[in-house]
Amino acid sequence: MKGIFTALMCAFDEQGNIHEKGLRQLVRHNIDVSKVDGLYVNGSTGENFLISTENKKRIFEIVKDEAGDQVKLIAQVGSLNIDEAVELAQFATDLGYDSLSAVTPFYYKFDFEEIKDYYNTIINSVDNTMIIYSIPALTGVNMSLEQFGELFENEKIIGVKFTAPDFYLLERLRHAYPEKLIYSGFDEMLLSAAVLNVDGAIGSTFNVNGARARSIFQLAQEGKIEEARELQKVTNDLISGILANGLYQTIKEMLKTQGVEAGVCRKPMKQLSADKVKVAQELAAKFLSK
Ligand SMILES: CC(=O)N[C@H](C=O)[C@@H](O)[C@H](O)[C@H](O)CO
Ligand SMILES: CC(=O)C(=O)O
Repeated sequence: MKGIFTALMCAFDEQGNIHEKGLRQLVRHNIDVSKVDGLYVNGSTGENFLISTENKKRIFEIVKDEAGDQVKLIAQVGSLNIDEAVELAQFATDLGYDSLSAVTPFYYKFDFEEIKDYYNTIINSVDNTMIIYSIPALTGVNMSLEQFGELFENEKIIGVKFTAPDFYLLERLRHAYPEKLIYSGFDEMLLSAAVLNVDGAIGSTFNVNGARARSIFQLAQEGKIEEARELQKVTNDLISGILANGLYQTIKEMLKTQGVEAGVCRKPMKQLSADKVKVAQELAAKFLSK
């Protein structure tokens, strides 16, 4: 379960329905072209919080059907509706997903006891493992070293997807829980996290930049920091361009230049203007090989 995991996008058509052919192409592109180690399905990047339970299940099915056992698969099942989270956890487990993940419950200001109960409720309902998805900038949930430790007491909770710029906490976690899996979540900080010996990374930009991300991670593990830094610089020139133009929309437009029918983002996300589509195409021409 170590290495580079793409936070998989989902292709949607103009009506907001799943574009199955495009989703299958996305899976193939990540496996065959970017050669990533795994896919993180129905995360933020998959627009998970914008879609129905039925669509979430359909995406889990299509991705498993297309990927088979070629790469590791993590199913993000977190939801404010805990019954939905449990239902999805069972569904993905039955399909053969290698692990589950759940975002910390957000919007209401849940206290730690409630967060702990949420994780234990989901994971104790299925025969699978769980990776905590911590992304404080979007959820408002900041957990301490001790609180991560309390969650990790459940042996089925095997790791965390750490999407935060707090390298002090990351180092403390790495040191305190050497046996747990820690995945870096901010692609623009991949090298810095790799230097702290994380086990892998899960990111949205790997949909287009997976090969470079793999190299950064591998070079860092080999101690070739100078080379890794050069690649992180190129990567961050790309990511700066993507973030300035609209994160998920721009990645989808870039994928289209690679022959992947990535579709559009679902409302309330907006569609790119013609000018921005052009910017995305220019980024692809500059940073992606044909
Ligand atoms: C909210 C979101 O998409 N986060 C991703 C992973 O956690 C990242 O891969 C970022 O998209 C990426 O690092 C760009 O900031
Ligand atoms: C990692 C990320 O972007 C996701 O949750 O999909």
